[in-house]
Amino acid sequence: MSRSPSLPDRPRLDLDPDMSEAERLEALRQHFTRLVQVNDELDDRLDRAEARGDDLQGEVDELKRRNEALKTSSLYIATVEELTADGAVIKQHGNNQEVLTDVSSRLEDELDPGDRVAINDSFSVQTVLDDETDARAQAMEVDASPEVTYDDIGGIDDQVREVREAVEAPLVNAEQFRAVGVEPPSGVLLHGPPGTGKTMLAKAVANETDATFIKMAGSELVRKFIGEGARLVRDLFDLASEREPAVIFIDEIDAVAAKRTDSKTSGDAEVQRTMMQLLSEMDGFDERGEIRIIAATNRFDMLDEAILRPGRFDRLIEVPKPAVGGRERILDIHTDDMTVDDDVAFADLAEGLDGYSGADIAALCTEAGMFAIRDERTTVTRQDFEDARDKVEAGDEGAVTHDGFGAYQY
Ligand SMILES: Nc1ncnc2c1ncn2[C@@H]1O[C@H](COP(=O)(O)OP(=O)(O)OP(=O)(O)O)[C@@H](O)[C@H]1O
Repeated sequence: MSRSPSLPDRPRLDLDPDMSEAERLEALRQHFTRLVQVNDELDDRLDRAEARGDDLQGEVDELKRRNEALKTSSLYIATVEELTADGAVIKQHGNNQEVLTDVSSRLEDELDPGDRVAINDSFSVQTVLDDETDARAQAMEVDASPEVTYDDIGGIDDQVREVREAVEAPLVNAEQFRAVGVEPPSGVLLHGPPGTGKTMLAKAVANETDATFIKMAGSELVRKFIGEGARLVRDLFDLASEREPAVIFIDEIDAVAAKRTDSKTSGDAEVQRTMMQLLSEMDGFDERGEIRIIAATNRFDMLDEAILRPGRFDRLIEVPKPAVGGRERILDIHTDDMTVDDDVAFADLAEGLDGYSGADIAALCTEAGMFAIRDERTTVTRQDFEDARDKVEAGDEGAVTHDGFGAYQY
């Protein structure tokens, strides 16, 4: 920036006592003329300074506007790979594009290789993101020792057996599988209506095998920043490696693995990238140690066949709503800690609960208990169960998933 020239010297008036009147008058006139010149020059400078002030204010306004735009526009996620004298080498998540970008002096000291950053359309680093463990913690549920056991699950004994064979046996008898040369299934896909015990099953396997249970909802994987879904998938598998033996449970897998549609929105592309990352993690599964992967969906019909190929989710287990015997068992399980009157016959009750899922039956039992509590009784009666059933069935549609109520058709 050019420096402003120094101010003009203040004109001086030198009057000699020996001057004649005429000479004094002439000196005063010249002084006056210089004063007017200096004044004009200063006026001129003031005008220019004001114009420059206006220019600068314009620049400030423009920067403020751009700043606002940056704050409100979407940002992409990238990881800092290297810091060089020419700037930072960053790799954008999702498309893995590597870019060398300038780093503003504001962020220079904050940035380290490995940091996750948010970048704008011009790849300029806007902010350094929090530690990734935060993102992991938000998106994943990690339970070092879940408490659900196989005995807590009613009405789906065949499915429990199949899951044990496919998931538990390879974890417990890894050596034997290797010795015999049998490849255990890579991934198990549980499919069936909501509330039938799919999550319980995955938790019970983790419990029985002393494995860490790591749950991620498919909807979480697609709701994050662009590029974040694929990253979360990597994090998910990395975390499982750190914690092995581990059971990875991906709920609502249809959110990431739905059939391709014709629409080409960036959201779809993002979901595709997340699915590709998931598939590539599963394809590299052999090198992984004691990690088993279970996914679940209520929308089997929507799944992209790519995820069902051998080596991926190649063991499909349907988890249906319980039949009458199963419903009776689930009633037993969920009233285990309740004091139930002798007049309650679970076999009869179960007959009338056609179409109820395990979750519906659990809700029914709680509701029956609430009727007893409202009446200040300690024993739950047959009438309480009937009232509970009326309430559940008359209650908000959709809350009950049994036939004729929920929108779900399986
Ligand atoms: N087969 C079952 N036996 C006993 N309880 C069950 C059974 N199925 C569901 N429940 C009850 O319903 C609750 C929800 O079940 P769970 O989360 O396992 O269902 P889900 O099939 O994973 O459902 P969603 O598809 O909605 O995720 C359980 O915590 C349990 O109380």
